[in-house]
Amino acid sequence: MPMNTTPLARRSLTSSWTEFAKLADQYTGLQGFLAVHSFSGGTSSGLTSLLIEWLSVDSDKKSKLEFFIDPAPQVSTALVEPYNSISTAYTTLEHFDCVFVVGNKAIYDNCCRNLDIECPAYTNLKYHCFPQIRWSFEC
Ligand SMILES: Nc1nc2c(ncn2[C@@H]2O[C@H](COP(=O)(O)OP(=O)(O)OP(=O)(O)O)[C@@H](O)[C@H]2O)c(=O)[nH]1
Repeated sequence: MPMNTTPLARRSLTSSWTEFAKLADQYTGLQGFLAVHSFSGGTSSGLTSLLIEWLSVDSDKKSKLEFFIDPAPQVSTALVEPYNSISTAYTTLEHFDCVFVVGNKAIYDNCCRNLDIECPAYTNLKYHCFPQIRWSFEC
């Protein structure tokens, strides 16, 4: 674990990791892992980076696929999003085998232009991006 994590973060992440590893151990034919997260939120970028580093040490041979939400100014919530994205990019590119980008700007524009939704909310964006992730695995 990185030196700069606080004792509280260390304790709670270690216990989550233990539960996660126990669950993964129960499957005999486990093929790999799928991470769906935002690239730019503090928790979603930092926590994913940390977990994928642990996962690479623990399950190096299993496939690791990533779907990440690329931030867009239209629906961003924090100024630090570009900074978080750059930090996460280094870790995720190193550890994931295959990365799929879900562009918030593209989904937002699609909602405005093609579906006539004046000011798309997260529910509208979710409705358009999660079925695509699911379908890409069902095909
Ligand atoms: N498409 C889509 N994007 C989302 C949704 N929720 C959040 N986002 C985007 O994800 C990015 C980060 O969102 P946050 O909710 O702040 O992520 P977080 O990991 O909880 O961040 P912290 O609160 O800093 O820990 C922003 O660019 C949001 O626009 C969603 O439901 N759908």
